[in-house]
Amino acid sequence: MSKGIFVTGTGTDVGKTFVTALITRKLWKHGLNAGYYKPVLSGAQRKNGKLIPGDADYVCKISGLEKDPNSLVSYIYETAVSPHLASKIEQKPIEMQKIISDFEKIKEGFDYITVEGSGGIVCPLRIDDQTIMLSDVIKALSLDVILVAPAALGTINSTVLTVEYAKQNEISIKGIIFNCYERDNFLHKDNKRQIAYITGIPIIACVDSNANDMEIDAEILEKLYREI
Ligand SMILES: Nc1ncnc2c1ncn2[C@@H]1O[C@H](COP(=O)(O)OP(=O)(O)OP(=O)(O)O)[C@@H](O)[C@H]1O
Ligand SMILES: C[C@H](N)[C@H](N)CCCCCC(=O)O
Ligand SMILES: [Mg+2]
Repeated sequence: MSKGIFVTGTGTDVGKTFVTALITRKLWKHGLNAGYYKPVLSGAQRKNGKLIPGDADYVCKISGLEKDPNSLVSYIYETAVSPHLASKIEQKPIEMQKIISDFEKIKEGFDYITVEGSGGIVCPLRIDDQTIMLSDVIKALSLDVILVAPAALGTINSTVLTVEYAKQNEISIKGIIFNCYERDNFLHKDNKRQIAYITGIPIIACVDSNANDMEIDAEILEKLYREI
């Protein structure tokens, strides 16, 4: 049976793709046949008339995953707005059943799969009589979560709110990864300490700006994929 983890963030552009690529590569180095899946991607660039699934493309390049990036994304929209709005504008509604069946199919080919959300945990995929929030997807795919948070000022509020929302929705966050972490920055160091204290969730890694590797304890990494 394949296992996986859902990578969410405190919001959009916080480095989910950047960090997921490093995690996926780490897992490969650890001897796992690791894959990637992104249910919904909005804000895709168009090249020669075709939409490019940028996040999947990036993860494949960095991790060495040899797959057609298009096969790793269920819904791609050009409009760079929330998926609920992009899907409305482009008249391609998001169906939970398609996400579930694509995920089941894709994960069959891997030992372990990293799944990247869009935006943060409350990102809406559709708002109507069949409303889907990103948290519903996490639950439907039965995945535990890694939360990517910026190390910078403002992160205490957004990280704690995300953790509280996850708790309320019975979603288990296995660890927090701090992105763009400056090791000598007193504020970043304090944010790390206080967030771990307030939430009770471990900060499992800190990723430097422009990092091409992620320091993560082998024991933590193993625990992550063994426990799931
Ligand atoms: N540690 C880092 N060092 C340098 N650049 C970074 C780092 N993390 C993220 N970035 C850059 O910041 C931008 C946003 O990051 P990224 O695309 O990973 O965000 P995201 O959370 O995946 O966004 P989305 O919600 O659109 O999926 C990208 O240009 C990315 O290359
Ligand atoms: C276009 C962007 N880069 C992301 N793909 C989508 C972000 C959705 C955010 C929704 C919200 O929280 O307001
Ligand atoms: Mg991304």
